[in-house]
Amino acid sequence: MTAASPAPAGTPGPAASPAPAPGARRPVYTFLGPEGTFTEAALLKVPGAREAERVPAPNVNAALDAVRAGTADAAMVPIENSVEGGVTATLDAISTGPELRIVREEVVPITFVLVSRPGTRVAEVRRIATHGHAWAQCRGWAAANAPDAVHLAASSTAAGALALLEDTAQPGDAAICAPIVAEEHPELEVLATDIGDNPGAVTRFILVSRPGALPPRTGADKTTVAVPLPEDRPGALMEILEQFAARGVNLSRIESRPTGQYLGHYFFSIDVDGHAADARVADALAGLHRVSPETRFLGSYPRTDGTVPEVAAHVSDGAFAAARTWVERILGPDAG
Ligand SMILES: O=C(O)C(=O)Cc1ccccc1
Repeated sequence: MTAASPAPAGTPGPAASPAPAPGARRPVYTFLGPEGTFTEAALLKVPGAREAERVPAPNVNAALDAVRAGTADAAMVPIENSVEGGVTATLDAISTGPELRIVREEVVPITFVLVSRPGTRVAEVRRIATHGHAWAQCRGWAAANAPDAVHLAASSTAAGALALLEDTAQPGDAAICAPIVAEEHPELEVLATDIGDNPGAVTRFILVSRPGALPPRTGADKTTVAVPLPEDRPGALMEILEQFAARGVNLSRIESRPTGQYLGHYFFSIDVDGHAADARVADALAGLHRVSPETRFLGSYPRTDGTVPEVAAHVSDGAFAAARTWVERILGPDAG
């Protein structure tokens, strides 16, 4: 891993060209590190990422700031988990500050192992270092098998595991991480495998780059927005939701987050089925901008599951085009 130099202005983002042309600069991807995180596993699923320069970041903010500063072309970060829900560090960081765009998503199945320095027994474990989302998925197992253990927050699963190899580690320390970390570090002993409480748990990750050309519409797309709730307006949330409902746009995720400005000020982080190039989604985005002018468009990108939404005839692209033609005919050629 090397420190990345700023990407030249105007360099096509990784979304635009995952495989660089011969002789072209290799794209630089950063990710929530260190090596061995689930986020790195998500990044390695991106075509071309194995050949690209990959730079681990100590936390989500650092990864996103590297993209903003131009030292990385794109960042892979976790956004939501099927058990624990949204990764608030990511939801907040992409929704504020200089604008970023989601250009791709990856969904990774998650299995956890418990590791320690050799010679520790599970019942002797007193502290378990791991990422908060990993702890949330293993706390039932920990309560049953290591009842005296407390959670020690780590910036990532791999960071928690690698800290066991430092001089600061104490007897009774263990960590929850991905199996690959133990495979790469034989100095760590695996005390238990498959310790997640929810078989089938998955985490969704997003690849984020600077604003540029949108990934093309595939027909199976997702669009993400951050919508501040207009203040002191009864029914404001209903007005926001109406923009989608009236245009037959399905929501696949909605979470409220504090803006951080003052108590009681919220924005909604929302994923919808469809691409900004779909007439019904474009029309809903325009409606959102009217209702909440600080609405932030965070990207349209292909869905990993390839699910194509059913679109009712009255909200198809053709229906919107016909409606526009009808209105234009009413206004006539001289309408200002
Ligand atoms: O810490 C990691 O390995 C991550 O990539 C973040 C995370 C933590 C727990 C579940 C999924 C992703």
